[in-house]
Amino acid sequence: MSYAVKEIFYTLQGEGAQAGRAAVFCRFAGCNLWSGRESDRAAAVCTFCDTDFVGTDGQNGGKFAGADALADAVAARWPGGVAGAAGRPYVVCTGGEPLLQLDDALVEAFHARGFEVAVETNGTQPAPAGLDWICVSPKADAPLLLTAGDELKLVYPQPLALPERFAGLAFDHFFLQPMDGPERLAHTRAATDYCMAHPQWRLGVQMHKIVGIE
Ligand SMILES: C[S@@+](CC[C@H](N)C(=O)[O-])C[C@H]1O[C@@H](n2cnc3c(N)ncnc32)[C@H](O)[C@@H]1O
Ligand SMILES: Nc1nc2[nH]cc(C(=O)O)c2c(=O)[nH]1
Ligand code: SF4
Ligand SMILES: [Mg+2]
Repeated sequence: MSYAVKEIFYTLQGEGAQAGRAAVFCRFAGCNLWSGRESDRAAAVCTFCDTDFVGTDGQNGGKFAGADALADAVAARWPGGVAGAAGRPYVVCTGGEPLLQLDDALVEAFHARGFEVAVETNGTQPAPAGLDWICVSPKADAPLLLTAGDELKLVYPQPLALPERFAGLAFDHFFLQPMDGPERLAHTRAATDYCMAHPQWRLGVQMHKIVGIE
């Protein structure tokens, strides 16, 4: 299997329960809920995306012929290399929608290099076995297939995806992440109020945007 990757970069996880942890991000190209073209945004299933996932032209991006080639490119971003690393190497597979491409062979290739493997997904696709961390971020107009995982991270507000709809699912952590855009401050206030009224939920701000990293 070959893989189309927009970009690979080393940063800190900025979101959710693992926020602050060093990680290599592997951003796969393409998504099933939006073409990525601005002209299509208003008519897309997911309309609020903050990410460019089109093509393979980002930093360290490209088309990778197989799992070993991609896992090597990811391992090359870990500072000092993955062999004997202090601090468990961590790869976050995102996109676009990573579960359109991430398969058993790639999870195995990451594990063989010592990585813990995380995924950021919209939850509409089945996940390969063996993932170490599954973050599902449901979208109002998309069918939710993945109803269990490590964290559920709901972008808030989505009037047709109220938190109540997801509160009973089998996740260990429940986050509301304020929707970024021109109304970010109002969304942050609303998410704060919701979490204070419903303590099952935690507020998750996008830390990387505050500290100014990727
Ligand atoms: C770009 S998506 C890629 C992974 C996957 N397609 C998904 O939607 O979960 C990564 C994360 O950013 C969140 N996100 C996207 N646009 C956002 C925005 N405008 N404000 C806050 N979070 C956003 C998504 O919900 C998801 O949790
Ligand atoms: N630092 C950082 N943390 C992130 N967590 C989830 C991200 C994503 O785009 O999937 C993201 C991202 O783009 N950057
Ligand atoms: S599902 Fe994820 S990658 Fe796709 S458009 Fe929505 S936020 Fe962006
Ligand atoms: Mg992002």
